[in-house]
Amino acid sequence: MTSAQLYLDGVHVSFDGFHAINNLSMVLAPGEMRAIIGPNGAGKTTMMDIITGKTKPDEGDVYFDGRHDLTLLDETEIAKLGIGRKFQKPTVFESQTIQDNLLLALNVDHSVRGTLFWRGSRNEAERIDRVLETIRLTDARDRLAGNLSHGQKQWLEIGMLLAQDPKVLLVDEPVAGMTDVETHQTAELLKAINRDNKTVMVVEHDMTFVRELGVKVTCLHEGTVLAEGTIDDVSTNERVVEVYLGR
Ligand SMILES: Nc1ncnc2c1ncn2[C@@H]1O[C@H](COP(=O)(O)OP(=O)(O)OP(=O)(O)O)[C@@H](O)[C@H]1O
Repeated sequence: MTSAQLYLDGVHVSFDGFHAINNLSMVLAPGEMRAIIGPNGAGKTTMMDIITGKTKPDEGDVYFDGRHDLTLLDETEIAKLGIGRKFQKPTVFESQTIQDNLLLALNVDHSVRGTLFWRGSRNEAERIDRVLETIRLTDARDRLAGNLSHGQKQWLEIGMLLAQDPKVLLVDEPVAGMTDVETHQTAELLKAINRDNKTVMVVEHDMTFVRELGVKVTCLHEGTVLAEGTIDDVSTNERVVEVYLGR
């Protein structure tokens, strides 16, 4: 546990008697990227809700960096520890430029108005330049976010997470609705972020994308781990084929 970045052990959550998470245990090492797959209702979103403090487990251990008991912290405290989450739908500020979206993300404690009139310190400007480069939107920095394609909005939102320099990124279905080219570019983007020493947990149904990530895969089913291993191990696992892939 002490060497794990994220450590879940024997976690249970029920909603009105329904066991959404059922003895779930999983360990992510620092700097690891993990893909999470599984049928609808498997508990993928609920697991992210537990890690980010939105949902509290009824039982079980959830630790970050081997020493922070996440079950005792609220969502803001967990975000401040360095766990960032990207939801499925992009929620960028459409009427602001890409650069200002990143500035806003960098200064979450400032008011929107205060941030827009403030041009940022050199350090912060450099960080924004780096993020723009990573998400490949440097040339579009002065464009309004509302004019970006769906894929670019998703990248901008990933950039908004990166601006806060998290240790862990939780990413929910990033390529839903993307073109094949955008899907490929998103795999490249997440790999680059992971190479930059960030731990990444990505939930995704698109198996071509998951294969392209080339990382360990965990398949959830009925709130627990059904299979874990390489994409080849997991995608040929009889139970995984039965409950998920073969449908
Ligand atoms: N707040 C809630 N109240 C009641 N039931 C809930 C609540 N949140 C989740 N559930 C139930 O828990 C189960 C797990 O849901 P969850 O959204 O975590 O699954 P998922 O794997 O993310 O599915 P999907 O792939 O459809 O996003 C589902 O049966 C869902 O209906």
